[in-house]
Amino acid sequence: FTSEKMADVFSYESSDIDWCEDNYKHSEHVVESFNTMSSFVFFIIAPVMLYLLHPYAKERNLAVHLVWIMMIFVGLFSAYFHMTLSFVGQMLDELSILWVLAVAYTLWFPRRLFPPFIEDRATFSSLVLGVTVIATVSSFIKPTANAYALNGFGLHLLYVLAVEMRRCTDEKALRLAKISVLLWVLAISCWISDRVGCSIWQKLNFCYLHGFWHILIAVAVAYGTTLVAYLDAHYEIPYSRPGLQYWPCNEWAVGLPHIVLKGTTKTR
Ligand SMILES: CCCCCCCC/C=C\CCCCCCCC(=O)N[C@@H](CO)[C@H](O)/C=C/CCCCCCCCCCCCC
Ligand SMILES: [Ca+2]
Ligand SMILES: [Zn+2]
Repeated sequence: FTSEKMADVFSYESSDIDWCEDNYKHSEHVVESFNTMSSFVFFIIAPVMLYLLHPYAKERNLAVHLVWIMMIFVGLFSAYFHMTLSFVGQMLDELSILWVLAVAYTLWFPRRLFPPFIEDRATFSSLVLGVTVIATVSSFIKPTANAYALNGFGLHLLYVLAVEMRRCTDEKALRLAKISVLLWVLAISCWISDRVGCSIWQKLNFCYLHGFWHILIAVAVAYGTTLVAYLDAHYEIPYSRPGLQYWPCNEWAVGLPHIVLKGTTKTR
């Protein structure tokens, strides 16, 4: 009996969620092929970001790399989820996002905005860990609500960013923030539209919005992590004199943003 149940959660379409894209259009083994393929964008961006953030990570804390290493798993689980639409795929996809968010919070949440009863980052990290463990356990109670809860955490992140940017006068950082938020707005519009407007998209014969969300959110997170890392470098390692540049075209500020450290050594 239990082993039957075990097999169930792995089986194709055992998840309650089914995205707008037509199922089994190109293969009987892949439920949603465009959604599966577009999940691989995380594999392309993650190694580039690990490389671009390395000088900052080395100076600040190598744990920074956890974010983009875990994003590789987000991509992997996302591809598995859209390939099978299985319950296990859904949970792996959602829980991996939850844990990346948790790591991002512990690393980068601005000290200034810690709740009053918290004195240092270590205590703050335990608080985030506690909340994340509770969220992980609760995610099994009503799995259909998980994705919305995650977007709620995403909104809180945006709120924190807005509070941070209000006292920022650095033109380059402000520009980066505007582009990140714009990308996020585009991404979330695709996600919501795929969820609630599917009948319209089916009439238009265009059911690929969730796949576009994958691509847009991956780029938004690349911009967002660079911005947050840049602000964090100002507060936590000011002697490194952080600057922002774009690769491949710095003059026009086009491409992937990254941090350059103009003065690296602590002593001196
Ligand atoms: C202020 C920026 C700080 C940077 C830290 C960012 C940490 C982001 C962590 C994870 C985001 C990855 C989201 C990828 C999802 C791809 C998989 C997917 O499509 N899953 C869906 C099912 O297929 C699932 O329904 C998705 C649920 C929604 C997840 C919402 C995540 C919120 C992300 C917030 C990103 C902020 C970007 C900030 C730019 C200003
Ligand atoms: Ca579908
Ligand atoms: Zn997805």
